[in-house]
Amino acid sequence: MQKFICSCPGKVLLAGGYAILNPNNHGVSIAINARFRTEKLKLQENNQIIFRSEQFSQEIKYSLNQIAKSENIYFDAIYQIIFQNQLATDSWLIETKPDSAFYSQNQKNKITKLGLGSSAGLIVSSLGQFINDNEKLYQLALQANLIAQENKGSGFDISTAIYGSQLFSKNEVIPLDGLDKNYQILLIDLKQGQSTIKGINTIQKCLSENQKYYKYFLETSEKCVMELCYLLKEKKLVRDQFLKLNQEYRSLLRELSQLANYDIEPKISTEIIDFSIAQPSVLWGICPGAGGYDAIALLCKDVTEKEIKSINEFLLTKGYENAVHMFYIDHGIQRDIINI
Ligand SMILES: Nc1ncnc2c1ncn2[C@@H]1O[C@H](COP(=O)(O)OP(=O)(O)OP(=O)(O)O)[C@@H](O)[C@H]1O
Ligand SMILES: C[C@@](O)(CCOP(=O)(O)O)CC(=O)O
Repeated sequence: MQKFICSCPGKVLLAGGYAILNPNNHGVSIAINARFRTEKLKLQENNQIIFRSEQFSQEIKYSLNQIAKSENIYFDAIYQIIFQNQLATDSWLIETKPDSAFYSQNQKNKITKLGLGSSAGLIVSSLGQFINDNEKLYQLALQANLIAQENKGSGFDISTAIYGSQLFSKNEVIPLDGLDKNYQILLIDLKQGQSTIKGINTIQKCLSENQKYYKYFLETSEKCVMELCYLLKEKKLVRDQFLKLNQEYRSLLRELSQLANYDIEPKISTEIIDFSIAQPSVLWGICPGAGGYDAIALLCKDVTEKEIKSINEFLLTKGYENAVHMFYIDHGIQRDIINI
C-alpha cells in the first residue's frame, strides 16, 4: 500500500501588503520552513473523499456525486474544485499534518493562527495530491481560495505555497531563487491573529475614497518592494540600506493605518520592531499580515542566540513569554510517495 505526501511552505510577506491586491503591484513573499503536509490514503469504500484534521477535531465525508457544505469552508471549497474538475475517481482519505508552527494557543486555550498561511497550505497540499502540473494547480487553488474567502485576497499565499520565495504580483510570479542561506526569519507570536478579510475590506474602502492617496500608496509601496528585492539579492551585506528602507516602508504603512483607522502596525508592534531592529543581525521588521496582530516578522542574517535571548527578554517585559520562533527559507511544493 502507498501513502502520498504533499507538503508546502508557509509564507511571510516582507513588503507589498494591500498594494498587491492591485494586479500591477508586487510584493516580496518569503517561503519558510513551517510546512503544511497532507497525507493521502486509498479507501476501500466506494465514491467518497474524507478529510480528517486532528488539529481542528474534524472528519468530513463528501460523496463523489455531489458538492456539500460542512463546518469547514476550506474543505468544502477544496472538494468543490475536486468535484467540478473530476479530479478524483477512486475514494481517498486526506489527512492534514501541518507543522505545529502554523498555530499557537492563546490564554483561553483557543487555537489561533500566526498568519503563516495555513489555509493556503491546506488548499495547495490537498489539491496538489490530485494535480501534478503546478500551473494548473495554481489556477485551481486560486479558485478554491476565492470560494472560501468571499472572493478576497491576492493569492500570494497560494503562489508562495507552490513556487516558494518570490516577487509576487497577480500578473506574474518571479521566483527569488538562490537567496543567501544565512537569512533567517524570526516570528514574534502575539497570540491573537487578525482577520485578513476584515483588513482588506477596511483598507480598500479607505483607499477607494482617497484616490490621490491611493495612487501615492501604490507608487511608494512598489518603489520600496523593488528596492527590497534588490537588497535581498545583493551579495555584500548592506544593513544600513535595509534599515533606511524599512523605516520608509513602515512609515507608509503607519500612515495608511492612521488614514483608515485600522491597526496595520499597532503601537505595541512598533515598540517591538524598534527594539528588535537595533540588534546587529536584524535587517527588516514588519507586521506582515493584513493586520498587526498576526506574528511580527524579522528578517535577519546570521542571527545569534544572544540576540534572540535579548528580544525574548524585552518581550517578557511586555507580557509575551518565549514568543520568538526561528525559521529558514524553504522551497515550494513537494510530493512524495511512501510504501507502507
Ligand atoms: N489543520 C487544519 N485543518 C483544518 N482546517 C484548517 C487547518 N489549518 C487551517 N485550516 C482552515 O483555515 C482557516 C485559517 O485560515 P486563515 O486564512 O484565517 O489563516 P492563515 O491562512 O493561517 O493565515 P493568513 O490568512 O493570515 O495567512 C481555519 O479557520 C480553518 O478553516
Ligand atoms: C493584506 C494582504 O495584501 C496581505 C496580507 O495577507 P495575510 O493576512 O498574510 O493573509 C492580503 C492579500 O494580499 O491577500
